[in-house]
Amino acid sequence: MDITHRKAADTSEKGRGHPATPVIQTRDLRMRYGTTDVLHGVDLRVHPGEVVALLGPNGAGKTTTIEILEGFRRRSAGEVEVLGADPDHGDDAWLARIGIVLQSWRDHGKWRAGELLDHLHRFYVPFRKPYRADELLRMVGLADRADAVIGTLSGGQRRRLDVAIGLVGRPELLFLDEPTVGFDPQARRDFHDLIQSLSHGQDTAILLTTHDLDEAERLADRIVILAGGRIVADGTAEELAAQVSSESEVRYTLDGVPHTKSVQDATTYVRELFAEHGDTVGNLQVRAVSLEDVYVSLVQEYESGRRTQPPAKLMEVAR
Ligand SMILES: Nc1ncnc2c1ncn2[C@@H]1O[C@H](COP(=O)(O)OP(=O)(O)OP(=O)(O)O)[C@@H](O)[C@H]1O
Repeated sequence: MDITHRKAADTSEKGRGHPATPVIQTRDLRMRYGTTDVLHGVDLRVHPGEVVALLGPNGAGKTTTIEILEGFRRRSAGEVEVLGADPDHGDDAWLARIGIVLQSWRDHGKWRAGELLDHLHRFYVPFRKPYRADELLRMVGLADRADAVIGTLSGGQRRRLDVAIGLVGRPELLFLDEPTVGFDPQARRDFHDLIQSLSHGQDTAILLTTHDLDEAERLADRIVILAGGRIVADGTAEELAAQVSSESEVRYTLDGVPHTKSVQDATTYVRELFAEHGDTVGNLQVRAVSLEDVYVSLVQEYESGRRTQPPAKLMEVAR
């Protein structure tokens, strides 16, 4: 995974300096279960059309954060605004503007896939122009499964149906909690295309959690890393990489003998390498620091106590 292969630069207007009102805004969000604090003051902003990936180790507080934003869970303290309202007091009209794809499957096992989507369609009609069941099933690659009893769908097909359920009301804001768990590679690719069309074509803001760093890198305009209930990094993948290392790794052979070199400027190094050694250079590979390298490094910094919050520059943006 090479962070030089990123989303197109047209996403740069989203997020930073975005003039529009954020669709999600939290300030000093805190959560305590019993006597255990799991969120320690989370400041998060998401803007219209922005895709933000919330990453972090197991138990970091990602699902808790998302559930608070969805209005499923009451926070212990702090300010939260989602689509202009406090999620604790969101009404049906507010809820209809939000799409939710939960981590756990909600059991409608005896329903048929198309029937369930038709049923949900009716909830949205007073508020929005929802997708029809057939449109949704086509979007998630289940066009031929409309009459299938949900209990008979495979795990990956159920997950696709979960995604369809989240999209029924053409949401302005979509929450995706580990959306592609169980997807086969083609389904994953189709899903990524779908998310990109929602974000670019319809200005849907998306907050997703995932443990798939390749997915985060491919889809997200901005990456937020949560560790131990705190945001420890917030920025584009390039910005996060720059905090960890500005070096690339160049691998090659000279007369068949392997060499590896870490360099600041790979282009200049490679140019000079060929000028000096010409055709004897073989098997050239240039690898920038990967998001996985960045993630592991930032989380390790946090766990060793060297990092407790994102750099000041990024904190300013969140205010
Ligand atoms: N209902 C609950 N009651 C008590 N503790 C909870 C509850 N839900 C979550 N927790 C605890 O809160 C912490 C954060 O959990 P959360 O599910 O938000 O993490 P996560 O980042 O989504 O993890 P994962 O990557 O494993 O899904 C964990 O320590 C978890 O055990």
